[in-house]
Amino acid sequence: MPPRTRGAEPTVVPPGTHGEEATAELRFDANLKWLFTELPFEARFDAAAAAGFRGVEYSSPYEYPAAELARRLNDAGLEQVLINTPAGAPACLPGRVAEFRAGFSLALEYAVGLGSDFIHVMGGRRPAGVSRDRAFAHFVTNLAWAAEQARGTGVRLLIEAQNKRDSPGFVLDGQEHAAAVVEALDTDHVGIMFDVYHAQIDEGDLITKVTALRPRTFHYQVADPPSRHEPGTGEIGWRNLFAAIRAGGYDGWIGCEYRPAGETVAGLGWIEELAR
Ligand SMILES: O=C(O)[C@@H](O)C(=O)CO
Ligand SMILES: [Mg+2]
Repeated sequence: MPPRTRGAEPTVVPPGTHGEEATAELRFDANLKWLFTELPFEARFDAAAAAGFRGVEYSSPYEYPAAELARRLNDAGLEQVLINTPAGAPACLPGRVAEFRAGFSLALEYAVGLGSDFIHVMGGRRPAGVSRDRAFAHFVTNLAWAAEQARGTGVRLLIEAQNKRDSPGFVLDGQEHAAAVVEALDTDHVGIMFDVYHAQIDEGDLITKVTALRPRTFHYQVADPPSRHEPGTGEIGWRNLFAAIRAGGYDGWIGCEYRPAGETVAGLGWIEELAR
């Protein structure tokens, strides 16, 4: 992100925060699948660091040896925040348990090798002919197995609800549904990835949800609907939303998972403008 000159603190205290002190500085990481696409993937690490980011996330590290990615992270002085489980075998697919397990084991190997904070265990879309309940039951069973594998590794797991317009038939129905799954698992290393873009499209009521689900939220991702460009290009009231996240004392990362409207670095001004 651009140099951290502190801007004015937000003056609006959102409803539901009861005036708790909003002191935490929000930390943004660059999603290298979405940002810096002007450059080949290998060059995005240095570009992100040069733009001021200290952390990165990307869905798929699997095209590269973990040692090579670890070297790039280290050379650029970046932390790995998040990787996804391999796209081919999401957790909700009946009859693909062996594939899910192999994919998760590979993800865990990479996450440990990269020092990644999180693995996003992708829920996926229910295939035609598979009922909601069946897909959901598979998702929960696979996730519980994955949580057992991750225990003691220091890698935490995330689940994400995706909007039904972009991802029809997605196995999770929204943020509260994701929270209920996390609660039922009753473990401290599985949490919500609250993707603000998806939540706004299907649900709205963002400040209330961010505030209520704060204890179960390990990570946020941001993009502005309808275009999925930078915050400030669409319909969300970002100053108040960021103030609500800050007011809850959140000290984790916020992933920039958006498609830049123009050149990536030229579009980063929203951080100072809306989040400081
Ligand atoms: O929101 C998204 O699209 C991502 O976070 C993702 O992981 C894609 O499955
Ligand atoms: Mg997301």
